[in-house]
Amino acid sequence: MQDHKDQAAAQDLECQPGPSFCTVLQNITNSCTQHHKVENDMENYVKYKLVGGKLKLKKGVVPHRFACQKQSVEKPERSVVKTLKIAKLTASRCGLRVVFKARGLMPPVFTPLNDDYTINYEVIPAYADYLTKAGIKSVLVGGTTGEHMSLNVADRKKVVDAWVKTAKTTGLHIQVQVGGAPLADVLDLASYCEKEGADSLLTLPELYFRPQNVNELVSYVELVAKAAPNLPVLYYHIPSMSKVEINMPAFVTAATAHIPNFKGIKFTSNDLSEGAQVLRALKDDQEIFLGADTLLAPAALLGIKSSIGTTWNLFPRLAQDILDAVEKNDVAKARALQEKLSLAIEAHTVEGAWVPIMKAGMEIVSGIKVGPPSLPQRPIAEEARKRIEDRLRNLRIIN
Ligand SMILES: CC(=O)N[C@@H]([C@@H](O)[C@H](O)[C@H](O)CO)[C@@H](O)CC(=O)C(=O)O
Repeated sequence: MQDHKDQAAAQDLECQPGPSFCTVLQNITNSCTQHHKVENDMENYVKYKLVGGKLKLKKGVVPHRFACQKQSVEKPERSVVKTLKIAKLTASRCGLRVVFKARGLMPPVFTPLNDDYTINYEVIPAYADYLTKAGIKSVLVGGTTGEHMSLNVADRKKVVDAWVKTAKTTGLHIQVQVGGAPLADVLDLASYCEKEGADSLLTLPELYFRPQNVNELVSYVELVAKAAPNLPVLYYHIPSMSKVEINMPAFVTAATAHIPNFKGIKFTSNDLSEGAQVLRALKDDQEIFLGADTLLAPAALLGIKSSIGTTWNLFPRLAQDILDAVEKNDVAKARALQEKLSLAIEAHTVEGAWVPIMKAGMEIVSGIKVGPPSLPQRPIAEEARKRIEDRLRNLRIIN
């Protein structure tokens, strides 16, 4: 620190927020590249700029305050607690404290509706208990399965509230998908989720003025991430619906470099080769969630062990058994279980569109009343529901 003399105990450093300016040093002390000219500090220049690594303050300089900042009249308090608080505040401004721990199976929950298409909030606590008892630790609210693209913002917020409330007793990690609306609403939803206690966010891309390249997509996700800077934010790659077909390994690399709270992607694609490339591009604190239920076993063999799939609502234990078999290198078992799951899915898909058939299947398998799909989608006919039930019985999935 040659430009600034050691002044006093560490203060609330007033640096521009952002990872390019602030650096956490030795875990609890702070520096600022606006003030700290690393080129004038040969030891740090070699370690940080040339070799790569953490900046270390020179001996006797810790903690300190920069000369260009306001002087405090009172003698600064020199307590460890205060120093830690300052480090936390500064790190949070820099986005360095955002941690994302959700892993494994994350069912994208249905939005339960009454027969008149109003939202059936009363069912949500029992739904959360059902998933928790099946070993589920996290859920996605507002995804394709949750049909939030068909709901208004006020209803979306109320559904978020209901799920966040269940987390108080279940401990579920609540991830919320905030995309699929005009940007102003997406940003409003993102900051609402942060304020109301959601645990992480997922966002679709802009769906009308679609991004044409990696930079445009990064800049959209960055806007969402800035609206909820303390939450982990993931990108929802689902080209079959969004029609945004941008190379995901390139996007992940650029997003990681530009967005401090960017923590991974939901990868709804059958292209496991691209998925494996994404996995390689991610850092340890980021995750890829597969969104292709019939490929759970092969994806897990490639190292993609987390997944957001509609059918984890219906068959959470079967899906977990597949992941466990892969973990134990029991390939034959993983394959047999994947076959069973795929047949159970096909028992539905012959009867119509994804969400209507899966809502019917959810009621058959779990007894949770998720009701009809949101308009403009329509429920399947009673005879189709009966056929699904018969097929699941023949597969011995239900009694
Ligand atoms: C379009 C769609 O609903 N995709 C499903 C998958 O579960 C997919 O339907 C399934 O893998 C087809 O086998 C998930 O990706 C759902 C999902 O993540 C979501 O509801 O947001």
